[in-house]
Amino acid sequence: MGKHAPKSRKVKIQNRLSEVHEIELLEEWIESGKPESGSNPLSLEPLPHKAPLGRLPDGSFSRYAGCDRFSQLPVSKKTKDGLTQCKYKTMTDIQRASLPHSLCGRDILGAAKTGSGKTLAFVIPVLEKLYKARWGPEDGVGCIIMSPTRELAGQLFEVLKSVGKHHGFSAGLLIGGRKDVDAEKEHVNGLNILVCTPGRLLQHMDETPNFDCSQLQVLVLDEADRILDVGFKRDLNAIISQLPKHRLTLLFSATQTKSVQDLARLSLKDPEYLGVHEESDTATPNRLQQTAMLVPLDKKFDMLWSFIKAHLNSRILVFLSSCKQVKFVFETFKKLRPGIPLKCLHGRMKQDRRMGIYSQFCEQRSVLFSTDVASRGLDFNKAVDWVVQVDCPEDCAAYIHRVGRTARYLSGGRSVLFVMPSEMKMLEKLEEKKIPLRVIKANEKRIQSVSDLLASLLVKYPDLQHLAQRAFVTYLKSIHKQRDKEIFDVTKLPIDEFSASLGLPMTPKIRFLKQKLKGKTVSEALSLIPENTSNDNLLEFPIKEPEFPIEDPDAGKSDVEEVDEDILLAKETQEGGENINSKGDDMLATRVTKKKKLKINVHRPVGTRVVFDEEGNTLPPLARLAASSSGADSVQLNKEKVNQRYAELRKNLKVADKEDKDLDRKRRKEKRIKEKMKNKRGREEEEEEDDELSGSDMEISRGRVDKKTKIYFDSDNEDDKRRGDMAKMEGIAADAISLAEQEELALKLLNSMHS
Ligand SMILES: Nc1ncnc2c1ncn2[C@@H]1O[C@H](COP(=O)(O)OP(=O)(O)OP(=O)(O)O)[C@@H](O)[C@H]1O
Repeated sequence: MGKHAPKSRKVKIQNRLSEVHEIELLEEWIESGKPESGSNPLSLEPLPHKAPLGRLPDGSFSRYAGCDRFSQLPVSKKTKDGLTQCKYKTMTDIQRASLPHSLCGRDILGAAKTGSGKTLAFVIPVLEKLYKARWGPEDGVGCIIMSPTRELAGQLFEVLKSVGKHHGFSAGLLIGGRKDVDAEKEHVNGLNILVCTPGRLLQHMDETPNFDCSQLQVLVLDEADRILDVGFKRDLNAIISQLPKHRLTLLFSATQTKSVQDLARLSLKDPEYLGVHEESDTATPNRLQQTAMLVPLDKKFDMLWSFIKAHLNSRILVFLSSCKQVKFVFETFKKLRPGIPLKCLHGRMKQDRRMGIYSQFCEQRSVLFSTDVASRGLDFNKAVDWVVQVDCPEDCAAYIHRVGRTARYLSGGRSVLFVMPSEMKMLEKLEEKKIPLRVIKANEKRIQSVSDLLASLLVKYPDLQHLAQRAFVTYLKSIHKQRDKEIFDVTKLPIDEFSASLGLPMTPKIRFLKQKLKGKTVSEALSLIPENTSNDNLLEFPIKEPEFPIEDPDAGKSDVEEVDEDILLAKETQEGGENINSKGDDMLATRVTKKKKLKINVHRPVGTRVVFDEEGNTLPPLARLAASSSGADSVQLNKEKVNQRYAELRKNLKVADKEDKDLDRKRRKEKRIKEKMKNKRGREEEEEEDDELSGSDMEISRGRVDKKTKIYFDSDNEDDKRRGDMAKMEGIAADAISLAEQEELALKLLNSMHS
């Protein structure tokens, strides 16, 4: 890490000898004062500042457990020099608690509030472990530090470089999104410390010839709970399987995992759990002032705009739920010129730009719109004044990390969470987690509406309209995909109002919502729609094939239109549930989804009209006709002629039927191909949207959310099944001639006989 001038051989030998001496001394010092396993050194009195350090005149060593200054720790001069140059003198709580344990080689599970100095709590033991092992260039990879995001990895790398500048280790930053992977492959085998995202590390494990981590001494997971989360599961398991079990493992996070399973996966040996702020009244930094505001979905942009306009001299970090949301707000607000520089950060941006934006935001007052890619670990020079959560975080942990971008170390900060009426449960959950939130009311007089301005922008810039549509869909999708259904319920959202608030003239189609309702009965689907939902919010859903009544008085009536499987759900349903009153033709303009015509299948067995003779016996239609005709006109049917005619007609019918069936098969095939293409397009769009969501909060080159683990709605199967059912019914209907056809046939027959 440090650059040294060429040294003479003699100097080198002397240096080596003094290093060997220092290491021996450090090891004795560490051994002499090991803290009790399971103890928290924070409970010990700090050492007086002027107390002698290291080996004492009586041969014993000064106490290091409980001390509060870096200078009092048994660490190398090189590390101490690095710390001093970075102006680190006094330890933070997590550093005081964990360093005495980690320096003596114990695995650590460290939990402390955001901004409390966890980075140094693992950087120091990493340097010391390799130093004491006299690790050199020829020894290969001695330490891996993993981070869930590229920006955080970059930040950790900077800390490592500055604190470790006097050491001679080689270190490399291995993150996705960089073009120079081939150059990286050439050098990676010579690196001692890898700071990386899981995806890129695994890529090297898979692709770089002779890449070897079998001698690894230290493994660090920063934001450990995130890396152990399902999104990284496959990559992490593959990485762990290639690492030696005997090593020092350090896990840190503000929201630490205690899952035995997770710890077993990492083969942790009796780790020291150091949760230094567990006794604290709050789970968030004390200098952080947190507020929440009730903001309906369709008022969020008005509120955000007004907030920005009211804080033009601040550095504001705004969290939104998807890349498209971020892009939309950034692009539109930029055009509206609020009077403060605007920036955006999300997982689908090029890495160089991401890094550039990150450093620019550290430098000047501005507003940074971001996905959760910026929610964890980032330090932003301790200079964020406000964290604004426009979209609700997925859980309390996400909330803690987001607000933790402000009020870092000793500085103060403020945060505001926009909660929608349907998300009020979130406030209870945050309170349970010891997060002190003050619920405030917005000053109505100061709220400026932007919806109209957005609408005009969308007219002027068609690209923005497309972006608005995607933002709309990805936002709803992000809500739909949230795990906590107590808080996130997409059916409770004022969808049309939201669409209008984005400036959209019409509510875009929402395919996944349609799928959500697929297979539900009418009443189930209706129960999913909130009481106060306007008709305009009604969602399309596929009708279940009705059970046919024995007697259908309306069968064959001309007002029943041609078949289709989908039908628009309206509020009023007729008896039996299958006939939907399509009252709202006037709703068409604002429908969520394209309205399909109400149609029925003329081939379906629509019920048989039952006719009785004078004695109460049932009569087939032909017989009825014949009987009535005979009654009226005294015409006797010639049985032979009738049979002959019947046979002829049957033959003709068979031919016509075959032609019909062929035509129908062809039509069905075309429809299937069309649907397949539509589904494929839909899936591609969905995957893109998933990327937008997942890309929002983690490394995506290899460490992307494992798509295979996602549950997709099996729409093809559903459709196939329904089509199968339809085909079966149509088969039956084709064999049995309908009542109307029978009547027509009989009339023709009678006429032909008279003529
Ligand atoms: N002992 C110390 N003395 C002075 N400043 C410190 C000390 N330790 C850390 N800091 C500073 O505190 C800030 C926060 O540290 P760090 O980023 O390590 O926090 P963290 O606990 O990892 O936060 P997060 O949970 O958000 O990742 C940094 O700017 C860092 O330089």
